[in-house]
Amino acid sequence: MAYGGVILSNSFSFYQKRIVMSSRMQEKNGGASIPHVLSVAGSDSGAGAGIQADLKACAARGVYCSTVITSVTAQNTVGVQAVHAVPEDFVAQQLKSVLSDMQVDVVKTGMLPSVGVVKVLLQSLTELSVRALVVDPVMVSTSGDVLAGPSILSTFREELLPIANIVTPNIKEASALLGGIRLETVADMRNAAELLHALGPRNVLVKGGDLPDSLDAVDIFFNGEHFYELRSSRIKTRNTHGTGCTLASCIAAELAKGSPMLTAVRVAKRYVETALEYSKDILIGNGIQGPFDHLLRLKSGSHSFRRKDAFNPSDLFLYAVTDSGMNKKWGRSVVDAVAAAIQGGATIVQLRDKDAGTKDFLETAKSCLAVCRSHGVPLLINDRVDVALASDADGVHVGQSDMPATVARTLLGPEKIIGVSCKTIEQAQQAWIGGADYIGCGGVYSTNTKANNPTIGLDGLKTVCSASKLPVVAIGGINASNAGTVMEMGVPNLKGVAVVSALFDRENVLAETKKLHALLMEASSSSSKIQ
Ligand SMILES: Nc1ncnc2c1ncn2[C@@H]1O[C@H](COP(=O)(O)OP(=O)(O)O)[C@@H](O)[C@H]1O
Ligand SMILES: Cc1ncc(COP(=O)(O)O)c(N)n1
Ligand SMILES: [Mg+2]
Repeated sequence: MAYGGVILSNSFSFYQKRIVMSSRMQEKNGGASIPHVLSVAGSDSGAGAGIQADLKACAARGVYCSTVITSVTAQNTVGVQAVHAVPEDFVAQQLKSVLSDMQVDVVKTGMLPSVGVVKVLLQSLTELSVRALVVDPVMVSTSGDVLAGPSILSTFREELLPIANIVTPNIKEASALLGGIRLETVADMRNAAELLHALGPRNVLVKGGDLPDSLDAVDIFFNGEHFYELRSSRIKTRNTHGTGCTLASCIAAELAKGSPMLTAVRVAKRYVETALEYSKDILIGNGIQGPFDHLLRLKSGSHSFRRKDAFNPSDLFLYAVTDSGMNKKWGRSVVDAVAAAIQGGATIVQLRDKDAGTKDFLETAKSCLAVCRSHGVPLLINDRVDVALASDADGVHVGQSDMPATVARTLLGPEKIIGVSCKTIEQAQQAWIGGADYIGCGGVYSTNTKANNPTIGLDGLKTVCSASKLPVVAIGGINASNAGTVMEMGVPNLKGVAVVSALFDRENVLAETKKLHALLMEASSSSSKIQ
């Protein structure tokens, strides 16, 4: 058969296709090829299912995924609020753009909202050479919303299933494809798999995620000769939105890598089980069916976000540094003061207590951390790396006579934030080499909070900022009367101001923080206009 003909027919074997393709790739560009799945499916705004799940599943399996979007759904963990079908000729346009340029190994279909879209896809498939076609006959979301109506059933049965290498209906979809037969037991699933196979797909997987009264998650695989009852433990979780899309994409990804069909299905099922187990306690959205974590990274309770996500330099904008003496003087706890500062707009908090015993300091750190975490504001500990570690705070701020940044980095690991006080270009350079995330530069103005601390003034600040490879927060005697001047300079790398007395040596922390925040907003917008 000539390359480029109708190659999804049974006459052209899986392995023959592979050989033709790899030689063509070498002819074309001589470079390394990467397994490639094309997903033709609907978009899910909540990103649990559909195209978004397909992209994540392929990424997790190490396979490239291009996407042709058939429909845009307004969807979340509660359900599907609206569906907007992409015009058929635009689906055709997307197919043309991808297929005229890229070598696709496996096509995976999800939501195909109309007969017209199925026909457009069929037309492309006849002109295309791919290793396999994986059909996930998406019809009704788990929330019960219709994604493709019964009008597509006959086109599915008569035209799409006969050219599929595998079709992966859930129980409801298998029933619909078979004219509404009852499907309540594993025996019913076997029967359905056999009947569906008779429609032409080379392999059938009837998924039992929604099988009532089943302790295991049982799927039936049938290849025309043998039945396989694929079982995994049923994970107790609400986060099963998108399991079907993910399973089909993972099968497609494994096929694209060259796996035989049964292996691909087994790997995919194991992957879904692992991802559900990992994600069982994750909380995203308020509905009954949440998404899960394809990349196994978001586990709740663990704060080990990747380092590049841990620190955002814009968090330095309004940096509140506590002082226990001042808060005591005004008759409030440090935790209450921190809560008020955050409410007023503080974007990062540093807990600074030069006198407290270790036990008390740790307790305060833990209480402040709870407040900060609930508002998504990072908490740093002044000087005390041990307290930062013990409380699991977000990082430390160290001075020139404290632990060097490089030692703190070794102790705290790559995830935590480290700030260093610097007055000179050399110190700023050293902080950068030592693995710090930002520098605090000052004292800009003289202050009562630090005795014998020479000031560097606005010129000194400018000099260090211009040479620094790290973001800078200005510190020292900054208050409502001079913060505007500091920020309006618009010097490079200066991200914000750190304040102690201007917030905490005042009666009303909330009002003072609000005032300063408003002032900084105004100053930074006018400095960006000047630049
Ligand atoms: N709670 C669960 N624990 C383990 N596997 C599950 C669970 N729910 C679904 N699965 C598996 O996820 C895959 C998708 O199944 P299913 O939910 O039936 O499809 P769909 O999402 O299309 O309705 C199947 O392999 C199924 O066995
Ligand atoms: C765009 C789109 N495609 C597919 C599904 C099915 O996923 P599920 O059965 O997990 O709701 C969905 N809800 N949305
Ligand atoms: Mg499901």
